[in-house]
Amino acid sequence: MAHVLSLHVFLSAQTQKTSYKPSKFSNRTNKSSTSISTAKKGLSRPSHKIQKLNLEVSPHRAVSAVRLMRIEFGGAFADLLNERGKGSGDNEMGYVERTLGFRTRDLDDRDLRLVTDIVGGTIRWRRYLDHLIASLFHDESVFRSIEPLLLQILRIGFYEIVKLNMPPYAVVDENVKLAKVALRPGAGNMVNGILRKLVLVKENNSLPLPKLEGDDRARARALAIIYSHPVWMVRRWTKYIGEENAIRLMMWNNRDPSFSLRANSGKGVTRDDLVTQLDSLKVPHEVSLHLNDFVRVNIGLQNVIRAGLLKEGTCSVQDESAGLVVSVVDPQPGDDIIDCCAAPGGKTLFMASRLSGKGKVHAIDINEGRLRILRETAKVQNVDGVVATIHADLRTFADKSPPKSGKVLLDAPCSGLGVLSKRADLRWNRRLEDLEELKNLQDELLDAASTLVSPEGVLIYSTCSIDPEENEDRVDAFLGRHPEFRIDPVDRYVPSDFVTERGFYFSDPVKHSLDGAFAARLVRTL
Ligand SMILES: C[S@@+](CC[C@H](N)C(=O)[O-])C[C@H]1O[C@@H](n2cnc3c(N)ncnc32)[C@H](O)[C@@H]1O
Repeated sequence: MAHVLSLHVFLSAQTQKTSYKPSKFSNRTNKSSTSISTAKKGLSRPSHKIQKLNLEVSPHRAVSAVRLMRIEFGGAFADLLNERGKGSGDNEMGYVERTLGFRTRDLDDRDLRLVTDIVGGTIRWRRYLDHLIASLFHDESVFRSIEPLLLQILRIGFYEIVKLNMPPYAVVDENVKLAKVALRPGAGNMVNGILRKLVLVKENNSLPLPKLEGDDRARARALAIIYSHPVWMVRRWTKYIGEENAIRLMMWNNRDPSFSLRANSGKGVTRDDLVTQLDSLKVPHEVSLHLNDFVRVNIGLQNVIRAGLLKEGTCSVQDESAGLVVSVVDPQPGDDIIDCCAAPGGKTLFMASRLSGKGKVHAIDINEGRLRILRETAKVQNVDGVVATIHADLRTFADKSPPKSGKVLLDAPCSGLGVLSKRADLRWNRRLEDLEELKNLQDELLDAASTLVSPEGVLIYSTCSIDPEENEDRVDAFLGRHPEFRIDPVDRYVPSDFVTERGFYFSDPVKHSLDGAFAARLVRTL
């Protein structure tokens, strides 16, 4: 099997990112900008480039505004962990310079934390903030025609005043300054007028929010503004879990996310070792109640990154909900496991670490770039000896005299509706139509994965979605097409709190304070 699996089927990798070209936002000069040269001996910047340094604009606001532009128009992800993991204060300032025409002073730790909070929060609360902004303009058509950068500056100001409760007049002054320098004096005047109006309505407790009344549609529209989600999501959740639970879910999605770390046993690191390191870095943590290798971290992740614990492979960032999917697979030393949609490798690498150097995880994915990341991480985590990657479309791969395995994991592409608290921008990028396409793909991939399962072997179907149409319904449709499979309840593999009535694994964001995830064990009987 190893021979067949090591054949690489090359297909063109999917590239979805659009490129973001900073546009000119009119007037780029101002009195407070100073020309400096950054070309010092030994610095990596190659050219003697003259840059404008603006010491008046607050760096975190300039960086936040530009990052928001990149996320909304440039295809950048609001994956704050990645952004910051690159330790990229310098990169960020490069974007600021190219977009706004000046640099600010460098970001310190406090600035970096503020950028994370402001960018994540402004994205999550976008619909709510836009409703407030539009309501405070006399004429809504003015709101509709606001230039993109000015809108980001207004959103930042509104978020700081309404959600972060920052001192309002300082917020007004700072954002006015940014609008004047980055755009033009008139833009600053407009920011001044609108933000001052907001301060007044907030002080009078009269923020213009919609009333929760009327028929289902009207209530969904109001909830979508109040809790800042797309209307279609509100309607869907209200249908499946009721209005009260839908509100709880939206409140969860709007919270700052927490992260879990997995001690890399592949490198001989135990959870106790990791806990000792976190203690010495003064990062508050709690050990996981569900998984032996995991530790939860709510704040201080930046310290972990800066100390190099991820880079050197001591630990990885992995949500416990994903770790529990691996528990459902139940990897044992000596197993030959096929991971059908493996990249970037979160589950592959955890499974590999469970093999204790014996056996193999065959990691298939259609995206070569993501597979490369998987290979590099496997080396860092010292599990590359038990991981083999295969670049292929699973459907084509499975068509050609497929190898068989006793454990096949299909962690399918899905809507990601279970991870909206971590992926702040995802709610705005998903459309209802995407679900239909994804469901078809999930069915095709399930059919393909099933051909890789040996008799008595098990197929584990998982998603990071909380939507029944991507979860239970896909399993039911599959069982309808494949009577040779039956459900194997997961109660032997995960704590009972995560086991549904039908024997599936389900982590509920609100109930378990984890990302949402689903997994089913399906045993081949013939
Ligand atoms: C949910 S992600 C997998 C996450 C991964 N299991 C982990 O834990 O890090 C889904 C993956 O499916 C891959 N994929 C999508 N369509 C595919 C196909 N037809 N064949 C193989 N892989 C595919 C995507 O490239 C993506 O990496």
